[in-house]
Amino acid sequence: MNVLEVEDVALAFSGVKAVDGVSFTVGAGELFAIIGPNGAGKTSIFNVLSGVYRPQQGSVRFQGQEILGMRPHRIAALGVARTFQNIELFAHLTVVDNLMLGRHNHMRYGALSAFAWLGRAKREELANRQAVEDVIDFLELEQWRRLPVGLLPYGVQKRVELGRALAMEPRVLLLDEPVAGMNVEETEDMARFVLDVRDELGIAMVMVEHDMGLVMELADRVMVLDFGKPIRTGTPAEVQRDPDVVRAYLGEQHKTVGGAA
Ligand SMILES: Nc1ncnc2c1ncn2[C@@H]1O[C@H](COP(=O)(O)OP(=O)(O)OP(=O)(O)O)[C@@H](O)[C@H]1O
Repeated sequence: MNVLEVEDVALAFSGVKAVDGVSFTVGAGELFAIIGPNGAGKTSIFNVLSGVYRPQQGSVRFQGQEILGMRPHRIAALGVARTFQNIELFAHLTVVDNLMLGRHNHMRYGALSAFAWLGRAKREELANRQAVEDVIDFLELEQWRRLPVGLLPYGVQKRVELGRALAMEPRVLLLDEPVAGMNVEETEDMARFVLDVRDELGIAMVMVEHDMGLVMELADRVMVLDFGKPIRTGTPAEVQRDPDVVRAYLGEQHKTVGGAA
C-alpha cells in the first residue's frame, strides 16, 4: 500500500514554475529519493508535502487522505515528519529536551487539565519519556543526552534532528539533505541510521540529497527532476542508465554515478 500519493502537482512563484506536473507514490517502508540540479524544485516539493507551500494544482494523499490545504502542524500530527537542510534545533536545550519537543503532538494535557487529571497526565509524561529513551537508544545518543545540542559535533546534531523527527512516531519522514556538510565518517553513520529507520522501524522516507553515491546506495527508487519536471523515476540502476538523466542532470558527475552502479 502507498503511504503517499502525489498527483500532478504544480507550483509557480510569479510565473516561475518551481514544480511542474510532478506525480509519484511512496510505498510503505520505501526509501524514495528526489534528485536534481540546484533550483530543480526539490525543496519546493518538500514544502508542498509538509504544508508550507500551497500549490496551484494537484493532489497529495497521505494514507488515502487529501492533505493539500492542511496547515503544517496538522500534517505533522497525522504522521508526516521532517528534517531540515539547516539544523533546526534549540541549541541550548539538551538532547533529551529537544527530543521531548518532538513528542509535542502526543501530549494531550495542558497545565490545567494536567492538574485535574494528575494520574493520567503523569502516565502520559512517563510514556513520552520512554518514547524519547527508545529514540536515544536507537540512534546511539546516550553519551550526549544531557548536553546542550549546540555543543555537539555537527554530525551528532544532525542525528539529534533525525531523532526529534522519529520521536513524533511518523509514518513518513521527509529528509532534506541528511548528510550535507558531513565528513566521511559522519556520512557513513547517518547512512546506517537511515537504513535502520527503514528496515527496523519500517518508516517510509522521502529523501532529497546531493550526495549521489549515497542516493544510489540507499534509495529503493529515485525521481530525477529538471526545471520542476520529473524526467525519470525508477530504481537507482534504471535512473543511472537513462540517457535523458545523464544528459540533463548527471553530466560531469556521470563517471562517479556510473562507477557506483
Ligand atoms: N519562496 C519562493 N519564492 C520565489 N521563488 C521560489 C521560492 N522558493 C523556490 N523558488 C524558486 O523555485 C525554483 C525551485 O527552487 P527549489 O528551492 O525548490 O529548488 P531545489 O531543487 O530545492 O534547489 P537546491 O538544490 O538549490 O536546494 C527556483 O527557481 C527557485 O528560485
